[in-house]
Amino acid sequence: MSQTRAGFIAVVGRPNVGKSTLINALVGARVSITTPKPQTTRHRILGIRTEEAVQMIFVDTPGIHVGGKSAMNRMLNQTATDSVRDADCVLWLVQSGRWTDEDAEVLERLRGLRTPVGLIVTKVDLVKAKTELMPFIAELSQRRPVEFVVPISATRGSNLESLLEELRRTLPESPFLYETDRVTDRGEHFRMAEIIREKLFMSLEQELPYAITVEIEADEPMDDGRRHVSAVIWVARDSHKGIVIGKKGARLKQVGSEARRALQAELGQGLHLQLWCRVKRGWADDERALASLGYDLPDAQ
Ligand SMILES: Nc1nc2c(ncn2[C@@H]2O[C@H](COP(=O)(O)OP(=O)(O)OP(=O)(O)O)[C@@H](O)[C@H]2O)c(=O)[nH]1
Repeated sequence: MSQTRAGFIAVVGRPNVGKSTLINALVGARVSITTPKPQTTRHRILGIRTEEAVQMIFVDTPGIHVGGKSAMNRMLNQTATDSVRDADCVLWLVQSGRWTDEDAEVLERLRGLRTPVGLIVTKVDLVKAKTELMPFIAELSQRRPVEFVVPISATRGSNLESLLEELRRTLPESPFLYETDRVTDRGEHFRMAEIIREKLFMSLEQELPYAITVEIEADEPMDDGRRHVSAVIWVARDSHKGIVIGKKGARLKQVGSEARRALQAELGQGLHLQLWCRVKRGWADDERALASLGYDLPDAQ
C-alpha cells in the first residue's frame, strides 16, 4: 500500500498580505473571511485539503501586529507564534514588491526556526513589470534561507499548482489526521458569525473594525422550513453601537440583508436573520471577556 502524507502548514505574513485568500483558494471553500481591511483574521482556523495521498492542514494565523499592547494584540501574536512552532511547514507570505516594517517583524519571528519555510510572493497580478519580481525575490531569499519560492496570485489562481507540488514533497509521511470530507475544524456557527462580521467590515469605512465580534445567539427551525437565526454584534463602546446601527438603523438593516443572502448561499437554506448590537465595555482589553467569546488565549501570561 502506498504511504500517505499529512501535516500542518502555518501560513504567516503581515496583515492584508493575502493569507485567507490563499487558504480559501487551496481548500476550495470559504473557511476564512477576507476583506480589504487589515486584521480581519482573529482565530486559528484550519483549512483542510485532502487529495488522494496527501492531506494538507492549513493554519491561518492572525497577522502579527507590531507594538500592540492590548490583550487582544498579545493574544493575536501568541496564537501566530504557536501556530508556527507546531507546524510541519511554514508558508511565509510577502506581497510582491512591498517590504514593510511589519514584514520585518514577521521575519524576526521566523528566526532560528527549524521547520521548512517556503517563501510565497503574493498578488503578482498587481505587478506590471514582471522583471521587477526577480530582484525582489532575490533580495528576500537573502534575508532568510528558504526551502522553496513560489510567486502566486490567489485571486487569479496562478501558480497554485506549483505551490501544491512543493507541499506534497515537503509534508511528512503520516496517516490522514482528519476525515477526508472535512474542510475546516470550525463549526457552522463560527462560520456563520464570520460571514456576518465580513459584511459588517465591508460596510464600515475607516471606523472601529477590530473591536467588534459576532456571536450566534439562537438558531431554530421555523414552520415554513427556513431557519431563524439571531446574532449579536458585540462592540466595546456606546459610541460604536451608534456607528454599527447607523442612521435610523440603516447600516444594520443593510448588513443584515447582505449577510442573509450570503448565509443562504452558504447553507443552501432559507433564513430569517435577526441582528442585535450590544455593548460589552472594553472587551478588547479584557482577557476574560475575550475568553468568554471563544478566543484562544495564550498559554502563559
Ligand atoms: N490583486 C490581488 N489581491 C489579492 C490577492 N490575494 C488577496 N488579495 C486581496 O488582499 C486583501 C487582503 O486579503 P486577505 O486574504 O484577507 O489577507 P490576510 O493576510 O488574510 O489579512 P489579515 O486577516 O488581516 O491577516 C483582500 O482584499 C484580497 O482580495 C491576489 O492574489 N491579488
